[in-house]
Amino acid sequence: MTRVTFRDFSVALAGTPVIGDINLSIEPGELVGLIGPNGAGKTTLMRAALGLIPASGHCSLAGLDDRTRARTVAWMPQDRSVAWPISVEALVMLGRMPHRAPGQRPGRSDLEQVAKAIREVGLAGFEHRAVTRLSAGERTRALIARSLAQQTPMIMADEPIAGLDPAHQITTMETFAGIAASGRSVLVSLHDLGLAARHCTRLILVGERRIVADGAPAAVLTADNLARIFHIEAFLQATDHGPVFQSLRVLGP
Ligand SMILES: Nc1ncnc2c1ncn2[C@@H]1O[C@H](COP(=O)(O)OP(=O)(O)OP(=O)(O)O)[C@@H](O)[C@H]1O
Repeated sequence: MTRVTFRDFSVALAGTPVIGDINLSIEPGELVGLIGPNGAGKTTLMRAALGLIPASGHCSLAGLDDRTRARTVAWMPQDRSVAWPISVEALVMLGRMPHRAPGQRPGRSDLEQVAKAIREVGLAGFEHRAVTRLSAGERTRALIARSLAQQTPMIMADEPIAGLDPAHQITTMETFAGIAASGRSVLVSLHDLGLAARHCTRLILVGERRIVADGAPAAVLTADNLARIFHIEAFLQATDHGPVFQSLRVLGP
């Protein structure tokens, strides 16, 4: 299993510092929610962690060669566009590529993993449908399935539940929680603080070009952090049904 470490990690875009001073590790078994307002640097941090954009300092993923990285971490970017009208099954099968030699045909275990991932995202029956003929939410679920089929020690997903209906948001978070419970790790950026509080084992709050808070959801979603970083007042309470979060109002300057 894989522990991901960051040491003095900083990213600048077009010469402007976006996020810096990152010193943390993500451990096997964690479902980590990366939260913060629009433009806080969540996407930038994840892309830099994967070595897709330059950064200074150390991240244990960034130096891996492409094949090793693809066997270590499944990456689901925020951009959901798929250029070619390939089938759902073919798209999800792309997640199995890092596990086969170049030119090798998919084996039984590849087919099983693909079928399982398609079932997990509720797309059974859509296997032969062109991805370009799916709804936006269905396409998102097909891309989640590709990440699941990759069967990596870690999944990193940029707003994977954005645009999903409530049932599929919950099942996706439950799937990620199950992956974490099995000793793998998941890092997801998300704006739904209620689902973040409910399902994530840990939240990392970014703002002010740095990590503002890192810990258990209740310790991160404090009234002070919500006011300072998100400019909102919210209600958060532990209940018999788990934590319940509701944004209440925007705070003035
Ligand atoms: N190619 C680029 N060149 C310069 N600045 C950029 C570039 N891409 C993004 N930025 C800026 O970097 C900052 C961080 O952007 P990023 O996409 O990482 O934010 P985010 O937290 O993922 O936001 P969101 O919640 O809106 O997805 C923003 O201020 C954005 O305007």
